[in-house]
Amino acid sequence: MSGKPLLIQKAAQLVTLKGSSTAPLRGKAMEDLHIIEDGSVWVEDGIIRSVGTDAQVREQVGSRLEEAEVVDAAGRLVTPGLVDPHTHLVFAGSRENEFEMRLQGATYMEIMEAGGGIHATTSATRQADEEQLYQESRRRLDQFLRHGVTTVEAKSGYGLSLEHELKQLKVAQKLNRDHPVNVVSTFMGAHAIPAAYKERPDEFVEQVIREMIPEVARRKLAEFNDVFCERGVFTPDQSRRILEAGKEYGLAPKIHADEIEPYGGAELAAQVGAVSADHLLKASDEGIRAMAEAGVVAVLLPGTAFFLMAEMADGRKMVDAGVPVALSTDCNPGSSPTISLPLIMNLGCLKMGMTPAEVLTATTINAAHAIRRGHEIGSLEAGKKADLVVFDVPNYMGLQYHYGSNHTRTVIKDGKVVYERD
Ligand SMILES: N=CN[C@@H](CCC(=O)O)C(=O)O
Ligand SMILES: [Zn+2]
Repeated sequence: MSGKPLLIQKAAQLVTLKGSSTAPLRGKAMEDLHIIEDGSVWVEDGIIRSVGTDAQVREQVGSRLEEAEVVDAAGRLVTPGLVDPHTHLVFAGSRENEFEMRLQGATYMEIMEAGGGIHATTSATRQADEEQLYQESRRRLDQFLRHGVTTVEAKSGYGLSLEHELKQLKVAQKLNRDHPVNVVSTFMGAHAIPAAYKERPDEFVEQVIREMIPEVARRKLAEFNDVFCERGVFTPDQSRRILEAGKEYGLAPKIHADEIEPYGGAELAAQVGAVSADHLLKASDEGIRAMAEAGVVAVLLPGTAFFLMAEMADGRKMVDAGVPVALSTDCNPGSSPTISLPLIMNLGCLKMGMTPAEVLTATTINAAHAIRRGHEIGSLEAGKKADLVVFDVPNYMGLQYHYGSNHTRTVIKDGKVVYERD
């Protein structure tokens, strides 16, 4: 890549999160944003070359400034591009009807057990061809970008057969190639037991292990392997087998854990060395301790608890227990139909007791570590990808204080301005 260098200048606050590339931040360190006031970033070939005060960076680049494109942050907040580490981006259709049913008293699991929920989206996704899936998902990705997100993780799991899981993963791969937002793929064939296997779930587990995982790995269509470990879906024992099988094929484990009831998911995450355990509304104290010890990132999804009208995961407790915490939309058509990571941050503060600094760490560097990208994104340091956002607020607290708004003004991806609000 070549082209003009880029200078982002005059940030009232430049949130660098310096020094966090090798491991996610925990405890008190989650509040240390390493802010530079009156900050600038110098970018060449899509990579950050220099970070400092306006005066420092200008002095370093000298006359090269004349050839540069300039983004004037003019007294605004500049942060690393936001990272969403848990989405179900690629799916067809929507489930407004279930939302109405839940408001009338039906539960998420009742709807799923009656053939709706994940099964409904699986039918719609199986019926959709690649082009339709691509277009529907691309529109969502555009929205992510407009909210300051420069990387998303995307799970399969609405195919539930080799053919349709591959279709979803191919769409995610194509989006990653075509769209400015990077898409990191996770295989989630174990998202639900398909209706046809209801009475013989172990046969489906074998299919995931023997057919799907090897083929997904052979085609290099995913980096992670995820399981919905929950009563009525996959047991801890089945989940362990699936995650261990993935490891043999180079797919790093992730897990949907302890969402509806305590089920040993957090403990299992620690035992299998999962990169992240996600949801955790009902995680046990023992499980939280085990995750802290094993360094498993807790990916918390306050939008899901909000939308399911459930009690939030205890983000405050997890941060204080030394678990590295990340936040995510969980964007999906059933339990969290939102693309707004800024809203998720608001909920992290207002409903999980996290501070404005912690939620920013949780959606940048810790989110990057939750998808094994901490070495290249999530903080503003020389050598990292130039993924940045200019927000229309003067300081990091403003993002949470003026809640419910999208403050994104300019998004820079790989050193290029890819979105600018009119
Ligand atoms: N809990 C399991 N999977 C998704 C929801 C999927 C759906 O309802 O379509 C989640 O993470 O919330
Ligand atoms: Zn999910």
